[in-house]
Formats: sequence, structure tokens, C-alpha cells
Amino acid sequence: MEVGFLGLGIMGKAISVNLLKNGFKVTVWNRTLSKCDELVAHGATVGETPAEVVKKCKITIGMLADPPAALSVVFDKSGVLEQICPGKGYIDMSTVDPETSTKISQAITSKGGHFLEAPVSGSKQPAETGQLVILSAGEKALYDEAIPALNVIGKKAFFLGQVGNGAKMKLIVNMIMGCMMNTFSEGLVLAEKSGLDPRTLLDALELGAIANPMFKGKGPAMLQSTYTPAFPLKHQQKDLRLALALGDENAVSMPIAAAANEAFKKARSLGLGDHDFSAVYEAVKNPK
Ligand SMILES: NC(=O)C1=CN([C@@H]2O[C@H](COP(=O)(O)OP(=O)(O)OC[C@H]3O[C@@H](n4cnc5c(N)ncnc54)[C@H](OP(=O)(O)O)[C@@H]3O)[C@@H](O)[C@H]2O)C=CC1
Ligand SMILES: O=CC(=O)O
Repeated sequence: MEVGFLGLGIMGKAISVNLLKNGFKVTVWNRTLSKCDELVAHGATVGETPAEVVKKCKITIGMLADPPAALSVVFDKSGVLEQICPGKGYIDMSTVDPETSTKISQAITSKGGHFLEAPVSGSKQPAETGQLVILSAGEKALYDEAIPALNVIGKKAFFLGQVGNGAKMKLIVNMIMGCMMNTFSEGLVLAEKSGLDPRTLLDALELGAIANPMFKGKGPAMLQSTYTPAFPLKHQQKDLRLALALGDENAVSMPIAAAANEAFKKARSLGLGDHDFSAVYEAVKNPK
């Protein structure tokens, strides 16, 4: 099966390499074209533009930073729309809001193409090992056609119905994750300031009812102020912002998420946007 792939950031690169390792032919494109070189070394071919990739492949996957990026690769000159047509599918795995996804869906389907939104839960390592959780919605026929690729990319692919439902589910999951990371950071600071060893807090958490892979995986590095990006902090803040907008639309009061968003905004203002999202700990440590 030949698959196109647009966007070779942390996630796009990991997913593309995994597809290549599992026998898929992959044609890649990235805004900064030099990032395609590493993929070529793994056996990929390169398209000069998103349109060129779509022309070549029956199914093309996008994994872009945010709503403006997701829209740009579809609507701009030499974008996806120029070559999408009946028989071709576009799967957007970027984390975006339902409105962005719907706009893309309408444009693709109005040209006879097929569309699936499929944001993923899980970070760099699950992307490398095909252990993502895929939250898809849109055209069921495209979902069914893409199952061989989705099964390589993830450990579970949900199909959630109409376009927008995948985006909403992803934003809710990441709203919860951002709140957890913020409160975890507060707990580590409180342990330290009140005279406890935060490493003992990690041990106690790990043995109790709120143990989770995120605290276990991120905690020790946070205590060493190491924030090698797996999930960039700027994207976590984007997800909180978009989740809060979803809360506004639905009149859902979310004071915890609003407070977490402020902490992530503070971290961005400290220049930590490209660090791992666990760097919010630095903003919690230094709130001024
Ligand atoms: N990292 C993670 O753990 C996870 C991330 N996500 C989501 O997946 C998406 C990608 O994340 P990630 O790979 O970490 O992000 P990165 O920041 O590593 O990569 C972003 C990608 O988007 C491209 N891009 C940015 N702006 C534009 C633009 N205007 N036009 C075209 N391309 C653009 C970048 O191209 P260039 O190289 O040229 O800058 C790059 O390929 C995001 O929506 C994120 O929220 C979802 C699950 C986990
Ligand atoms: O969106 C980030 C993730 O880890 O999932």
C-alpha cells in the first residue's frame, strides 16, 4: 500500500518511519524540505509539494502543528485540494478544533475526495512503536480502506462518527492531560517547599490509585530540569486553548482547565514553548 505523508515533525517523522519499517511505500513532504532527507534514508520518496504527494498516492496523511498549518497544506497554492479527486482520501491526524476539521472535510468532499480526521493520543515513543490511540471520525469507507495503515500506526483505532467528534475527543483527552501535568507540577513544588523529598512523592504516587505512565515517565526528568521535547509545550497550550473554546461553545465551566492554560501560557512566555510540555513545572516553580 502506498501512503503519502505531509508533516515530518516529531510525530510525522516517527509515524512515517514506522510505516516504512512495516513495508508501506511512503511519499513524504515537509514545509522545511530538508527534513525529508532522513526519511529518504529509510526508503521514502519525496514530493515537492502536498499536491504532488496527493497526485501520487491514493491515501495521504497529514500531521501538522496546529489549525493554521493544517489549513495551509490543504488550501494554499500546491496544496492537497489541487489534486484531491474521487477515489483519493485525505486523513488529517493533526490536533485541531472541530471547525478546522469540518472546513477541511467540506473542501475535500466538495471535490469528490474522501476525508477522515484521525488525531492521535500518545507521544513520540508510541508513534515510533505503533502504539498510538487513533480517534477517527468522518467517512467510514475511508476508515475501512485505511485500516491496514491505521493498524500499524496505532494499538487501537476508534471510529467516532461524524467529522468533529475525533477532534473533540482528542481535545478533551488533552485537556485532562494538561490539567494533570499542571497539578503534578504543583505537587512536586509543594513537596519540595514543605521539606519533603519529591523523589519519595514519585514513589508514593507510583504505588497508589493515581499511578499513571505520565507521572512515572516524566517525573524523574522533571526533577532534573530535563525537558527534551516529546510533546512540545506550545502544542499542549494550543490544545488547552481549543478545549476551552469547546467549553465556551457548550457552556461548560472548566476552571481547572482555565488555570492550567494560564500556567502553560506562563511557561510559553518564559520561552519554554519548544520544550517538552512537562516544562510547565518551571512556570509553577517560578510563578512571578
Ligand atoms: N508530539 C506529541 O507527543 C503529539 C503531538 N500531537 C499533535 O500532532 C501534531 C504534530 O505534533 P508534533 O509532530 O509534535 O509537532 P512538531 O512541532 O514537531 O511538528 C510540526 C509540523 O508541522 C509543520 N508545520 C508547522 N507550521 C506549518 C505551516 N504553516 N505549513 C506547513 N507545515 C507546517 C512543521 O513543519 P516544519 O518542519 O517546516 O516546521 C512540522 O512538520 C500537533 O497537532 C500536535 O498537537 C498529537 C499527539 C502527540
Ligand atoms: O497529544 C499529545 C499526546 O501525548 O497524546
